[in-house]
Amino acid sequence: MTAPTQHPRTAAEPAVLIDSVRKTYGDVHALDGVSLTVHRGEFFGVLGPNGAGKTTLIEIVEGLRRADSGTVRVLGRPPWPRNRELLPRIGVQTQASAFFVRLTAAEHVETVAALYGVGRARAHEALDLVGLTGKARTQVEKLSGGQRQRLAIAAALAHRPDVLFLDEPTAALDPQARRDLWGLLRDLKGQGRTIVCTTHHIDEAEALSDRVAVVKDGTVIALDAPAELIRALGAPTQVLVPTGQLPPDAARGLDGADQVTTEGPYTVVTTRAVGRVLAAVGRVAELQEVRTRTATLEDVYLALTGTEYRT
Ligand SMILES: Nc1ncnc2c1ncn2[C@@H]1O[C@H](COP(=O)(O)OP(=O)(O)OP(=O)(O)O)[C@@H](O)[C@H]1O
Repeated sequence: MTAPTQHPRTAAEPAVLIDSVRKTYGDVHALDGVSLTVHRGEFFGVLGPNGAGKTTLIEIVEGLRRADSGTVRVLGRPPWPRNRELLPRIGVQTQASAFFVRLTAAEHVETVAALYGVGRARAHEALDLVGLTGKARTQVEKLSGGQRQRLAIAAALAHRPDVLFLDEPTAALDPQARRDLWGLLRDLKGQGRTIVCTTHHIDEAEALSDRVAVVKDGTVIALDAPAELIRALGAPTQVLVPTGQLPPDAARGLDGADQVTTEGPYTVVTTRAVGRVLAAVGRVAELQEVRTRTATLEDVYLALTGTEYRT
């Protein structure tokens, strides 16, 4: 499949621009002044606890809901009221409930593609891209969960949109199927597509996103590259050494050790001076048996939201 068509008039426009967007449902402030920009070609992750406002935000951007106030532009155009010029340029991953389950995989994508005025050849190209050509003649209801997720992406892609919106694309997939789908999503980004992805899998957001926004109580509480968010957290590093080589009492005397605990067969040294600790550990232990553990985006997420993350 070829890269999305660049439209010269709007090539410099950000993919998505959201400025001071508010939305209430009765007394509930679902969005309380959200502003963010998604750049062209970016993989943008949207994280947040249940009820944070993610779906409301994405549906406003997709043109499915109207904001109470604020400005939204997608590829330079307002998505509301339903913008017919914009529709062919965005792709929305449908949920399983929107499948034509009695059709074959190929017929499903052909049907969705036809709604966009796109022919069979492109539908089959999209099936091929997601690795489902071998299942083209299989009825949708006989596909596995992972195959259905890929089918949903194929249906969203057949008309070659510039911007792709994904909602929990790897929900309920086994680890191998998730990794396979990550590969596909990286390929799509590599072709220049902009991808906006809500997910409850923080490892996924960390692995795939150029930047992530963390939404809580209707506001964006953090927005940056995962590595920057992790750096800003300033979390210590943990150095794990086999207890036989470094007993806890000896570890407490190490230069740079802030805290010492044990975890299974390991002595765990928590430090903000990892270089000094590793140098000291290297004098008493075999370094190839030593592991280090740094903060992840999940640590950042938990620190920011103060919630246990539930999938
Ligand atoms: N149609 C609606 N009518 C009334 N309240 C709504 C409606 N849709 C969402 N809400 C409320 O708005 C807030 C934000 O909901 P939203 O679905 O946008 O959150 P979310 O971050 O997508 O949550 P989840 O992760 O659970 O999908 C919640 O308090 C929710 O109960």
